[in-house]
Amino acid sequence: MHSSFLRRAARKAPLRAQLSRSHRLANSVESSSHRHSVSSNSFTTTACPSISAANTHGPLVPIARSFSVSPELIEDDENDVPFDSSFESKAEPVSPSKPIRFEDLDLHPKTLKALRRQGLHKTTEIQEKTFDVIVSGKDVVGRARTGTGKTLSFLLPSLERIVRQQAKRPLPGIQMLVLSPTRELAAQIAKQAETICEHHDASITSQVMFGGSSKDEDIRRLSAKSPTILVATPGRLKDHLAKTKLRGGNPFIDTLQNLQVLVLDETDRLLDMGFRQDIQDILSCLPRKRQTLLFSATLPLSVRSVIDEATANSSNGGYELVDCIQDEDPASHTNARTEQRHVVLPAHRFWTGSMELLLDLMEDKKAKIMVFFPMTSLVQLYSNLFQLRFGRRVLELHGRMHQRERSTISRRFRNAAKGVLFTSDVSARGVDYPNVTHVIQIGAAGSRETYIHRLGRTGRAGKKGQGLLVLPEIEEHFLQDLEGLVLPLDGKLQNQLDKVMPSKLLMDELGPVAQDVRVGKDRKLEQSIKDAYQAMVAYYYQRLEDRNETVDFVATINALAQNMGLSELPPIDSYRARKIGIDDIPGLNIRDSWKDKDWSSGWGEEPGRPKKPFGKPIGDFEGAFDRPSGRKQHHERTKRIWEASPNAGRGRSRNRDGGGSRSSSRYGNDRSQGPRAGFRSNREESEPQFLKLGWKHGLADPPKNERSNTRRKNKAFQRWESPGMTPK
Ligand SMILES: Nc1ncnc2c1ncn2[C@@H]1O[C@H](COP(=O)(O)OP(=O)(O)OP(=O)(O)O)[C@@H](O)[C@H]1O
Repeated sequence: MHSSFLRRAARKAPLRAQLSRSHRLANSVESSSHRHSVSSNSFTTTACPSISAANTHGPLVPIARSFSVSPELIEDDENDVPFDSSFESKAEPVSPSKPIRFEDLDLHPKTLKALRRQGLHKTTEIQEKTFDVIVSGKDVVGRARTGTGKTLSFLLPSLERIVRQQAKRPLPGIQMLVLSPTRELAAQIAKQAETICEHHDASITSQVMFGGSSKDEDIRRLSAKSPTILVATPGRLKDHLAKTKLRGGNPFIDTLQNLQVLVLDETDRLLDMGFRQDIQDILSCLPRKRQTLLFSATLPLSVRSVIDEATANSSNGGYELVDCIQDEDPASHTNARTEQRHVVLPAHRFWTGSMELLLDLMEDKKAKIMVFFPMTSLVQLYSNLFQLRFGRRVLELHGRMHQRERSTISRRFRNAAKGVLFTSDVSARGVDYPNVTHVIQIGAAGSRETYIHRLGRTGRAGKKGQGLLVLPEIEEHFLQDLEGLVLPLDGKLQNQLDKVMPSKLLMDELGPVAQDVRVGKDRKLEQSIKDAYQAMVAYYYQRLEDRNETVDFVATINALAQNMGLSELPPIDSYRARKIGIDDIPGLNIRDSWKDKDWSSGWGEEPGRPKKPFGKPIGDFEGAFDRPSGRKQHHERTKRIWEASPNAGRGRSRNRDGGGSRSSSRYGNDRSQGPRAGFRSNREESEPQFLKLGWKHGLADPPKNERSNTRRKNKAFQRWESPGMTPK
C-alpha cells in the first residue's frame, strides 16, 4: 500500500495551514487544481541506447597492494583546485551514446561560455536526452548511473527556461528550487549552479541553505535579494517556510509563489520514509503549477509506484521517463569502468582483516580512497586508531561533526589529489570528489541502492575506479541483494585474509595499541572501542533480525574486544538488553548495572568515581528503545509506519518482556518500504533508527568533548599535510 503522498500533501497542507493567516497567496494556491493526471501506463519513455554490460576488466589482480591506481587517475596538483576544473578535456565520454556538443543545444551564449570555461564541451547521455524535454516544460523522471552528470542535466535546461521566461516577462522571487538529502550535496549543487550562472547578469543568482549553518545568514541573504535558484535540504527549508519573515515583514513562503521548477535530486532518498513527511509539507507550500524534475541513479520499484500514484490525474500529460539504465541488465546499474570485487572475512578476522587490508591499501601513496563504514561509531574508532595510533593520514567525515568542520573536511578531500577519507553514509550519495580511485565498503550497505551510490563515488565522469566490498561472514547474504552486479570474489586477497594470523605489518602496529588498552593507558581509545562494540551488537542484532537470519554474530563482534586488548567484554546493561531483545543471546556480557555501583554513599556511584547526584543511569543503549520522553513518540511513529507499510499485519512481534524473538519479523528485502525504513529519522545517514537515539547513536549532537576530539584529529591531518611535518 503506497500512499499517494504528493496528493495527500496537497490536501493536508500542514505548513500552509500554520501560515495561512499571514500568507496572502494561500487561497489562490489552495484552489488551483493538481496538475498531474496520467497513470504509469501512459508515461512516455525516452529509452536510452543500450549500455554495454560486458565486464570489460581483465583478470583480477588480487592482493590489496595490487589494488593500485592507474597513473591517469592521479592529479599532480594538490593545491586548491576550483570546483570541477578536474574534468576538462581529460574526461572521456561518460556514456556510450553519441554525445552532442553543448553548442548544438539551444543554450544561452552566457551559459555556453561558463561551460567552456569549465572545460565541458559535449553532453553526457542523460544531459542530451533530457534537455529538450525539460526546456519544453514537461515533468521528467531521470535515471542514469552515478557520476554521469545528472546535476547539469537538470540545471542547464531549467536555467534556459528561466532565462527565456525572464527575458519575456521578469518574475520576482525564487524560480527554481532544488532539494537535496545531504548538506554536502546541497552545497555542491549550489556551487555548480553558481558556476553556470556566473556570466549571466546579476539578476540571476543562486543560494544554498542547509542545517548546521546560520539561519540568520540565510535570512539576511534572502532579504537582500531572492535568489533565482535556491538549493536546500528539506529540514532547513521547512524551518524557513514555517517561521521565517524577511526584512520588511514578508513571509519567506511568498518568495516561492512564482516557482517554475522543482527538483528532487536523489529522489528515492527524498521519497523514502525518513524524508517523506518533510517533502509532503514542503510540497504543500509550493504552487501546483510548476515543473517537477526527479533524478537519481536508483529508482527502486517502491519509489516508482509512489511517483506513479502521485502523478496520476496530472493535467500536464504525465511525466516523461528518461531512463539510461536497463532494469533487465543489472550490470548497467553501476559504472562499467568501475571494477568491483568482494572478500568475505571469517568471524575471527573481521577486525584484523579489515585493518590489515586498509593498512595495505594506504601503502599506495597515490591512491585517493573513500572507506565507508556501516555506523558512525566505527568511523570514529577506525579514525582514532589509524590517525592517532597507526600514524596514518586519514580524514574523518560523519554526521556527528560540526557543520563547519564537515565543510572543511569535505573541501579538503575534494581538493586533495590523494588521501584517505573514513566516512559514514553522509558521503554515500551525490557528492562529487574528483578522482577517487578506490571505494572500500567495510560491512554491508543498508540496501542495494546504498551500495550502488557508495560505489559511485569512484569512476565518475568517465574515469576508472575500483570498488571492494569487505563483508563479514555474518553478512555474506548481502551478496544476494547485489545479484546481477559483476562483483567477483577476489581470490588472492581472500586467501591472504583467510590466514589465521594477521600480517606482520598489522601485528607491529596493533600490538602496542592493544597493550596500552590492556593496561589502561589509552582510555580514549578504550571508550571508542566500547562504543563501537555496543553499537555493533545492537546493529547486527537488529539487521539480522530484520532479514530473519539466524547467524551467530556475537563471535565476530566479541573479537573486537579481544583483538583490541580489552580485559573483558564491554558490559551491556540488562534492562536495556531486555528492551532491545538481546538479553537471551549467549556470549554477551549482560550485567545488572546497579549491582556494579557502590551504593554505600547512597548515590549509587561506581567505586573510585567522583560522587554525583543519583540520576537516571546513562548507558550505552540509552534511548535505544526506552527514552522516557521519546517513548510515546516512538510508539506513535511505529504505529504510523505500520499503517503505511506494505507489510503491515505480517510478522513483527517483539516480545519485549521476554527478549526479542529473532525469527519473528518478515519485512522482505525492501527496507525502504518496511517498518524499519521509518526509523531513519536522522535523514542524512541511512543507519537504522535504533542506532540514532541518543547522541552515541546519532540523533542528538555529540557532547563537546567528542566534537573537539574529531577536530583534533583532523587538525593533526592538516599538520601532517604541511611541508616538513611527518606523522609520529
Ligand atoms: N558533459 C560533461 N562532460 C564531462 N564531465 C561532466 C559533464 N557533465 C558533468 N560532468 C562532470 O561529471 C561529474 C559528475 O557529475 P554529477 O555529480 O552531476 O553526477 P551525477 O550523475 O549526479 O552523480 P551521482 O548519481 O553520484 O549524484 C561532475 O564533476 C561534473 O562536473
